[in-house]
Amino acid sequence: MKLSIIGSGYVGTTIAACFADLGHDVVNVDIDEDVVATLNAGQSPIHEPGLDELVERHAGDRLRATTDYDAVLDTDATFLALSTPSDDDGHIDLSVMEAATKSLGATLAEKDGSHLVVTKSTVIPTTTEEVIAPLLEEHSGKTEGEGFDVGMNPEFLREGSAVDDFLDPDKVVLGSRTDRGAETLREIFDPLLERAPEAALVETGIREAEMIKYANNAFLAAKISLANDLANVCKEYGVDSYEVLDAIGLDSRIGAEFLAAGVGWGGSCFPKDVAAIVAAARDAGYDPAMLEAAVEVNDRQPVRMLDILRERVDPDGARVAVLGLAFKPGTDDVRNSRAIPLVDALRDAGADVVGYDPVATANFREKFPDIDYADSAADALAGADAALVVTDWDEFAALDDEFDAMADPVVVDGRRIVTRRDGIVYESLV
Ligand SMILES: NC(=O)C1=CN([C@@H]2O[C@H](COP(=O)(O)OP(=O)(O)OC[C@H]3O[C@@H](n4cnc5c(N)ncnc54)[C@H](O)[C@@H]3O)[C@@H](O)[C@H]2O)C=CC1
Ligand SMILES: O=C(O)[C@H]1O[C@H](OP(=O)(O)OP(=O)(O)OC[C@H]2O[C@@H](n3ccc(=O)[nH]c3=O)[C@H](O)[C@@H]2O)[C@H](O)[C@@H](O)[C@@H]1O
Repeated sequence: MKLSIIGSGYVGTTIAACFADLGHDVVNVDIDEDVVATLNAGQSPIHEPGLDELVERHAGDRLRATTDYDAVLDTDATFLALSTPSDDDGHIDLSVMEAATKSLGATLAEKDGSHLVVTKSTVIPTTTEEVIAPLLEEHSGKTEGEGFDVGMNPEFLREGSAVDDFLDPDKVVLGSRTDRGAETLREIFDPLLERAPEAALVETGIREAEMIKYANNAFLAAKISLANDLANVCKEYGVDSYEVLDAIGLDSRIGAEFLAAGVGWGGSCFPKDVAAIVAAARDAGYDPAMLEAAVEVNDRQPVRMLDILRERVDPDGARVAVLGLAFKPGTDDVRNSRAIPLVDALRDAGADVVGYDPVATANFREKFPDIDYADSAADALAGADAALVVTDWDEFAALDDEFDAMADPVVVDGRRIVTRRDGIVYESLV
């Protein structure tokens, strides 16, 4: 089939390259000329394992990019893969989605025959039906269900394993409200379901599809917060939280994944999506107590980490190494990284901070241009009065002699990865 993808960021680029690999003809439409030029040169504008190979393989053939919305006219369906950030009070900010939807609507005015518009972005239930469809109607002059259909297909890929997650999903969720929309969606996803026969197919309504995405992220974030809450209790009683969490994970009703306790969840999605669904629930008159608690526990973990540090070292005037600046290993993304509240609090307390990350230093420097940065964990540790381990990069698990160069070998481990040994004062957050 012929597909157009509006937005070529993490999600748009990944799904475009993967759809091309599945045999579809794909065009990416993005307002960023650099992104478009990079894709057309056969390179991925974002760093994801396996994505460069797919883009290189299909660019100029089944995959191309343009800034011109008219490219949509020659396609059967369009995916909206645009950012949906939080505004200041946690609500979803739809301004980027709305701008792109207006451009798409104006373009579809020229389209002969029907078209399917699929929301790929994470949006609050009712957005596709009550914001996107009306905007498309207004700007195309067509009627939903006649001139075009709308659908919703949430995305569950993770940064760092985006291609594998998309091509080998646990489930594919297709939301629609017309038979024609449902059929076109199935046709688009048939090659994926053939390649990944284990994947469950969930065909549902549009607002259910929208909510499944939030429920998925909120559940995972809350699962980590519950693990952290339990781990904090374990610590009070001198109980090894990892032994406890590993054991409960063996119960198939609980499951072993997303039980890694520590300094908490960050990234571009969990914080914004939990905030958005909490804000939407409150707007509707419901207080989602469990989700609010999940956020509270998450916000507390960095504070607890500093409290543990303070029991050993006064941060005022101390040189503190922060190991790990990315929100998780395998990425240079620092959005909502747990290192951000930690570095803020350390600086407020008068500490002299030195940060190190294998790949995320440049992005972190944009937020904190005034702290020191080291080129290696060893350099960060040399002469430091304390070290905080914030991201679970493998290389931090291998640290050993490097701790001997610290002025005061106090290590507060926020991810339970440092190997305890004689000669260091080891404190685990959980
Ligand atoms: N990043 C992730 O791992 C995941 C993200 N999501 C959701 O997918 C959506 C997209 O997220 P990302 O790909 O991370 O966003 P992103 O910010 O990486 O990419 C958005 C792209 O849209 C382009 N754009 C902005 N305005 C435009 C317009 N008017 N017309 C055409 N292009 C325009 C930008 O230049 C940018 O390349 C969000 O709703 C997010 O919550 C869902 C699952 C995973
Ligand atoms: O909506 C999204 O954008 C995506 O959000 C997450 O993916 P991502 O943010 O890339 O990363 P995760 O691997 O889920 O990690 C999120 C955060 O949780 C933390 N985490 C994860 C697992 C765990 O056991 N403990 C824990 O603290 C990580 O360190 C990280 O800060 C979801 O896992 C994806 O399914 C979803 O599509």
